[in-house]
Amino acid sequence: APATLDQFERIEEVGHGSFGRIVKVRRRSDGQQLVWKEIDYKNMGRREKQQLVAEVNILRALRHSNIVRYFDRILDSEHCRLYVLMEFCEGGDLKMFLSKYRKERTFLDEDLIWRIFTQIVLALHECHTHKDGIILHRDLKPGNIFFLDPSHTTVKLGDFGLSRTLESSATLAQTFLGTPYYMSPEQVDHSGYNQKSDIWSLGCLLFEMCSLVPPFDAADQKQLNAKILTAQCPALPAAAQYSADLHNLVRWMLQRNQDQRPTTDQILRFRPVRLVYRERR
Ligand SMILES: CNC(=O)c1c(C)[nH]c(/C=C2\C(=O)Nc3ccc(Cl)cc32)c1C
Repeated sequence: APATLDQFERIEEVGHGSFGRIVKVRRRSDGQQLVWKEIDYKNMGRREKQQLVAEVNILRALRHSNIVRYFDRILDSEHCRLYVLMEFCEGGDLKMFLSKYRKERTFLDEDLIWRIFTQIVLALHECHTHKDGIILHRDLKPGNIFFLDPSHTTVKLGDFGLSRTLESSATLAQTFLGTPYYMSPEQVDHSGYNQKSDIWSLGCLLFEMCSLVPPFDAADQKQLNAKILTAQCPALPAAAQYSADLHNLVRWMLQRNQDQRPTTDQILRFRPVRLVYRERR
């Protein structure tokens, strides 16, 4: 039977993305902790509502240990709200995790970087090679990567595609609220988004895990776009003494020409990733 709102008790809001609030809830029947995402579709057009349903169905179809589990959805048509029930990730998001290191001025150990990065690649590989057709993430960033546990061992890719659904004016406005540091060159010059755009964002993510700042930064959108289109990929911090492998993989993913960027499959075969990945089997 479909879930209903009264089966859950709200505990607290844990996050707030461009799509809506993430609230920690407790299932009354067994005390299980979950989250739901509240999506207010009051201002959505018919096409966007159809796309939202399609995206939630994509979420339902994805089952992978490194993608946040979708459990159920609750439609409150009276208040035009959709609640998407998902797995509770007690360790919070990677954005908070990296900001702690930045504040303490310490770099992440290289093997921790490989362990986190490998899980994200495995999750993205599942999307890019999904049996029902390619699923693009479209919103890879530290704020959309979550730790299942407070020991930061297991990493989960947050939901995705919804940002594409909510390409209404609200979301676009929201998107321009947060600076899209990870936008690929092809997005900047409007030549379309594809898997290789996700790989660019993955490169920005790996760079930021190493340097604790994004590879391209600027005072405003225009200057950021110009940098993304022209600048070389900056070097990783020498003080961190990261390996040549790490430098090479970041440079490979941040190739301006998307044909020269690796696929998830090529990244999974990259030696240090393979070693972590083999160990995890
Ligand atoms: C301060 N907030 C947190 O520590 C936090 C915690 C404990 N959980 C979360 C977020 C999620 C969480 O716990 N499960 C999720 C499933 C999907 C999405 Cl998009 C987000 C989450 C956050 C942001």
